[in-house]
Amino acid sequence: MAAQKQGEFVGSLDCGTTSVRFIVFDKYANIVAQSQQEFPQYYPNPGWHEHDATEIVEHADLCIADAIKEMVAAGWAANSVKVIGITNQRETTVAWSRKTGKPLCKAIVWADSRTKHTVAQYEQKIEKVGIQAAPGAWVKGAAGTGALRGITGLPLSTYFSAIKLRWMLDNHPNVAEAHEADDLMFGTVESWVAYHLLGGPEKNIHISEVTNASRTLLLNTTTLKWEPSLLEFFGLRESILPKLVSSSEVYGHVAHGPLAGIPIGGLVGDQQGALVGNKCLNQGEAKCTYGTGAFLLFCTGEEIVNSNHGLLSTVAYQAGPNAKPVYALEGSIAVAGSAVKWLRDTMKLIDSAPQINDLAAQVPDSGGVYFVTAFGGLLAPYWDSGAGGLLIGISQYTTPSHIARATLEANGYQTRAIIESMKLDSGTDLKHLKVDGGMTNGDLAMSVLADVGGFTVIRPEMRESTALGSALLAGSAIKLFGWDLTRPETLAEVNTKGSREFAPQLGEEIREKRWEGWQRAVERSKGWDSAKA
Ligand SMILES: Nc1ncnc2c1ncn2[C@@H]1O[C@H](COP(=O)(O)OP(=O)(O)O)[C@@H](O)[C@H]1O
Ligand SMILES: O=P(O)(O)OC[C@H](O)CO
Repeated sequence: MAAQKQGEFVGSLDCGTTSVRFIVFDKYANIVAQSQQEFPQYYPNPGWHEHDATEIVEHADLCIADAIKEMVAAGWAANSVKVIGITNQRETTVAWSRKTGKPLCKAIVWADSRTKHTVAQYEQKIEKVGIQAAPGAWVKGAAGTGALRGITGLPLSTYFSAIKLRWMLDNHPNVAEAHEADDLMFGTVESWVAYHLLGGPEKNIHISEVTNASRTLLLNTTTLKWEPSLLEFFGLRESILPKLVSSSEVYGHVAHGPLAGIPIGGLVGDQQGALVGNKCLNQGEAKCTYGTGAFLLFCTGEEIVNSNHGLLSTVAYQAGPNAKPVYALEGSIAVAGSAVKWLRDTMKLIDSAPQINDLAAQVPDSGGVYFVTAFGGLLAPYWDSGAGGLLIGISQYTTPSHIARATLEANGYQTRAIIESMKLDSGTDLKHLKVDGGMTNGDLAMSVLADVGGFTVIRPEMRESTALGSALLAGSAIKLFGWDLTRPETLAEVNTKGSREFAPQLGEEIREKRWEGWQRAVERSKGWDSAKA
């Protein structure tokens, strides 16, 4: 056997909603090796979406082993990976036991909407009791909701982790008992995966990274500390919380498998990871990732911009324990690729996700059909947990092709709604949007997005931006290749292979008429499930 070449690479473990992948990058962001594994999704009741947290880490271990095998088969020495980063689906809530290191119940996934009643309960609490905006200063009603937004950047919603954790405590007696006995460890997915890779119950390393923590409703995004008044508000003990860490530092070393002994140097929520991977590091730069859901992040630099138009203020990244945090405005759409998956798995209109593009290409437009994909209510900028999924404008003329097209168009309309809000909040109009994620593999999906949204879509050739973001943060932590996130010029050679642009082709008048149709459809969808709204 020929001698193995010694390489210098960075690995990224991307724990998404539907799959886990491990990618090995070189210094230019060329992919050296990769492996991807889908893992089971559980939908036990309407609106429920769960993961088995153990399956997530099992699939992560498998992906790492497969990718490293591929790298070695390509002639590289096994120790060519110098550091790894982890990026992950955000908000998904895991509760596990300190004693056993095992999950105490299924993880509640970010898109799960079972907690509508918990949200209503805490809305009432803000109304009646109020929230402690500063020591001794209680504010109620709209001022209370405003204070919550001011501290966390978030509204009360089924989307965020504290609400999901509260539901677990109220509905799983074993979780409540562990809470009482100080045996409960709470974490979002990066916290759980890092705990596992860093040695599990033997080492007990319980950390949470700030971009992920900024999605819990428990982090003060200005101080980057857990907020005691919010712990009290949600009835949570401090002992369950992980230690907060930055997005780029050495947290420890991998404890098992082919990467044993390699440092973990980056942790970041996947959407913030994609922002970094797209090198949107300066104020005014934005990207949208179209995976299971779609997430548009607009970098606001070192300033927290509070939204008055339904967007979230979130931590974009913190390039080291002493670095100043960078913030973003975010518009989150719950359903994007998952509607394509629904057409494939449940409605059987297509055999594979890419086929939606072929089916939609058979018609020039949606034939007047609108699909408000409110499978579990609507997130930004509408924030209506009672909105109902709606297909409207159907007639004898409607074919599966029209429905496929309306599904792709729904992305464009929802993206435009977010961009309009961003314009109002930041005063910046986005004429170009960098995109990535599974849905952006379809060329027609991209043309439809540009036409409906009225902006130019820029799609990079190498669009594993989420994984690349965590790789950049990990590399930066040990200054691999001279990378340093605080000096963006050190990343100039990364992912420069080019991109494809999709400019809008549709006339302005038709676009505006259809936009008006979308807005009417959304109005009909809102508040549908009024009992739960
Ligand atoms: N060619 C395609 N056209 C449209 N949608 C696609 C295509 N390929 C994959 N998808 C959709 O993209 C989603 C997967 O994207 P991905 O970025 O891997 O998601 P996640 O990170 O949320 O798990 C799936 O929901 C799938 O339906
Ligand atoms: O797994 P994705 O790519 O759909 O991303 C999920 C988001 O992080 C949820 O907020």
